[in-house]
Amino acid sequence: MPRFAANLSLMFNEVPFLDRFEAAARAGFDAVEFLFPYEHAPEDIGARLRASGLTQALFNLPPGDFAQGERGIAAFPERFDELKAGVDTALRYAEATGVGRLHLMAGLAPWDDPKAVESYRRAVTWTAERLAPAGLDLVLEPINGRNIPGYFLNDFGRAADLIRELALPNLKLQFDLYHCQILHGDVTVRLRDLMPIVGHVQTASVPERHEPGTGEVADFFLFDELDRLGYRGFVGCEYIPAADTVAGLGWLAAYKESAR
Ligand SMILES: O=C(O)C(=O)CO
Repeated sequence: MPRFAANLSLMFNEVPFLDRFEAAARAGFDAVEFLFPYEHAPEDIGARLRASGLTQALFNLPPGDFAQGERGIAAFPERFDELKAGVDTALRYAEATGVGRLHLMAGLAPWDDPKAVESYRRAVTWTAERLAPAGLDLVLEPINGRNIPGYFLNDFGRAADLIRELALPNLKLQFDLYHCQILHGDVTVRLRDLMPIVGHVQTASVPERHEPGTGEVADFFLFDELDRLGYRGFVGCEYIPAADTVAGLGWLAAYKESAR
């Protein structure tokens, strides 16, 4: 059975961020992920993880001004120095949390703008090489244009081509089953094809982005498929609970029961 990580940016919003670690552990998770830790000190995050006995599965590198609508800066050549400083910041949080992988958001830019393409390649290469000595993977995630209109990396094939072409040992794909279904469909075959380069997986129901098992996709089949494909990483639960987080965890109990 895959190892599920609660996404603390979307789940357990009933309590303040730092209290979500304990809430996730109490609900039966042994791993967590979140979008960004940067509003809190690294040592505070590390302390909450240790106190709750949780593993940090993933978080994102600094994305620019998220509150103002930015969704990454890797595609902007003029932001390269800021990106490099952000990587150093993230490394401090990586050390405090023991996380094994970081996600680099691309930004809002046309995918066929040669300047954005060049900037993105340079940022990805530089970041992966900077993370490697710390034993960290860098993951890239294609995101659908309904959730983030105008997002640069909005195609699984393009992401896979870039990862295969750069051939950096710690550069991998973040395969969000939800984004894949919305962008392309044919999720199982794509998983089979891309599994050699997958570094992290995320899940949510389609189309509402709620609890797995409540939408158009057979999510439990995909979880079983991850096992069949030998995936040993985490599956981040990046979904918006339909109501109360804990009350909505029936899907996890049901899946655990079916996987016995
Ligand atoms: O928006 C998403 O799906 C993300 O995972 C951003 O990191």
